[in-house]
Amino acid sequence: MIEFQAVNYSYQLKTPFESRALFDIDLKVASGSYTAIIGHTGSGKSTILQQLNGLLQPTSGRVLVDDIAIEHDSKQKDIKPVRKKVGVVFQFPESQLFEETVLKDVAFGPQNFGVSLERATELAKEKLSLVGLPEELWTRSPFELSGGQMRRVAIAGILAMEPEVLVLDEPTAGLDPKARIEMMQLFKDIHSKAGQTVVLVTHNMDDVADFADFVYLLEKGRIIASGKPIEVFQDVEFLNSHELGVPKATAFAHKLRQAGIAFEQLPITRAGLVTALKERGA
Ligand SMILES: Nc1ncnc2c1ncn2[C@@H]1O[C@H](COP(=O)(O)OP(=O)(O)OP(=O)(O)O)[C@@H](O)[C@H]1O
Repeated sequence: MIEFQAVNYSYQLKTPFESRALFDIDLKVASGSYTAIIGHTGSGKSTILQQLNGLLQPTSGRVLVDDIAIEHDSKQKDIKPVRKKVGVVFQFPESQLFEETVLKDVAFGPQNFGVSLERATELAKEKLSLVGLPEELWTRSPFELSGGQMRRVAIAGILAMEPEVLVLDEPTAGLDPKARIEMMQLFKDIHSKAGQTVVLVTHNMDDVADFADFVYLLEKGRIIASGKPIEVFQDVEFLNSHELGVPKATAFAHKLRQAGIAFEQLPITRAGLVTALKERGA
């Protein structure tokens, strides 16, 4: 569905401030997958994310979104359909709320893509229910809501555009632990029940282990590892040497292994750890 083919990207190209952010990125987001992208600050995650929906165009190489190719010289009018296909929830999306009421805010996006007011309102109601925002809040100003509720409104606004791919940039940043768990559960439900393709940009290895089915590890603009989380997280030394770390369950099992307890495969989730220990009769 989305494919990066040898994508390079430089900011401020051909100026004295030119800086290369991506180096020969090959990446795929399969339809129906839950793909994670991890990396430190400055590794290029935001740059990739903005290429996923055509906000930035590759300096060289190309991004394919279904049959639409985005290259350095692609025209804006050819890229526009990509914005509808790939919905991006940027960090702290609540900062972009602006309408008088919650309902109007969520209905704004689809109308912008030519959907009638009536249908856009219908979609807004559907998505506000989906994100679990109580109906009595729909006619309030979004600015009267709590931070967590505002974020749900912003996410409903992206979902109302019915994107084929939902891209989430650190979606739980700044939330308290309870709201964090609820938010991750929401994306899990949208993915598993509605078959929504999800791309999660995160620093959190536990979220990758718990939710993603494929992961790309980024360092200084290059992909240094990729695969299924259960495979990628086996190489604890490699991940530690790149200061990326591993899920808590994996770190714990790795310590046990160093203490002489054999694991055929290191578990990556708490449930996996419990199963592995039970199997050993621990
Ligand atoms: N507008 C810009 N102009 C010049 N260089 C930039 C610009 N935006 C990002 N960069 C540089 O590109 C590289 C990749 O940055 P990017 O923001 O994509 O990383 P990131 O992994 O998303 O970081 P973070 O986790 O902080 O969001 C960094 O070296 C950064 O300094």
